[in-house]
Amino acid sequence: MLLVARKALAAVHSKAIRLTTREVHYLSSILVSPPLVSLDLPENWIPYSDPPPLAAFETEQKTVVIDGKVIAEEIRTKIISEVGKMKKAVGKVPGLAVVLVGQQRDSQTYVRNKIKACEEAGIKSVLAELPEDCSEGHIISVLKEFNEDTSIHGVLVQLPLPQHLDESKILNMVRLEKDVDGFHPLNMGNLAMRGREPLFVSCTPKGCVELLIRAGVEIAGKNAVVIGRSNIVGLPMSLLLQA
Ligand SMILES: Nc1nc2c(c(=O)[nH]1)N[C@@H](CN(C=O)c1ccc(C(=O)N[C@@H](CCC(=O)O)C(=O)O)cc1)CN2
Repeated sequence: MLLVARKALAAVHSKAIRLTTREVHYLSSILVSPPLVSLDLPENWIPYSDPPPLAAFETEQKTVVIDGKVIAEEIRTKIISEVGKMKKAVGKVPGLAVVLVGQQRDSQTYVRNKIKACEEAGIKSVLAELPEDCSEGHIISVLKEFNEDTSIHGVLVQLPLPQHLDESKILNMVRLEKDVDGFHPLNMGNLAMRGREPLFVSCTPKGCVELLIRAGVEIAGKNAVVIGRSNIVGLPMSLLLQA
């Protein structure tokens, strides 16, 4: 992700901004990229405050390497605290279900990291590991269960899927309100349309925008080059940069 962010940063800004530690801390205390609509959180649950004004950081222009690890740590700390507050306030924690089909090493690693991140944040996670040769019907029945489970708020199907499976058909089965990857056509479509807001946006491009904003990069009005046009990164990245 750091590499993608670096590429994006280099592309949108020939010179970037060096922030003081105080400014970085100020920017990092909250999630600053555009908010996503909350789902079934009670009215008294206010996860984040207003984003900080960026104008204050636009004067000094120098090249800077964004430290994604530091920012990620700060966001994780904030999430741990928010989940803790939620548990105390309403006795519930968010729940994520992950569907992993087959034995691809990379996918196993990504999924393991997602589950570990959930554990560290106090988020419930459930992993459905299905065999490489499983049928579409089997995956769909697992997804239907997760769609109905009220303790599960987010469902993701780790990609790529084995070739014999129809990826679009399977991704369409994830309930819109639980589509944390933002791969459902309605979430993608709403991202592409002016004046509409998707419930979720694919995490890698969303993370890149978060890093850019936290680094004080004013995205509006800049020219950007996005290399690649995958549904997971390139396409949503280009749409987010136009927003
Ligand atoms: N259901 C999903 N499947 C897949 C996704 C996804 O977002 N949802 N993305 C990839 C796999 N993946 C996460 O699951 C993932 C892979 C790589 C990166 C990334 O940022 N890579 C950086 C390098 C990061 C580093 O090593 O420091 C890069 O390529 O520059 C993010 C997410 C496919 N499947």
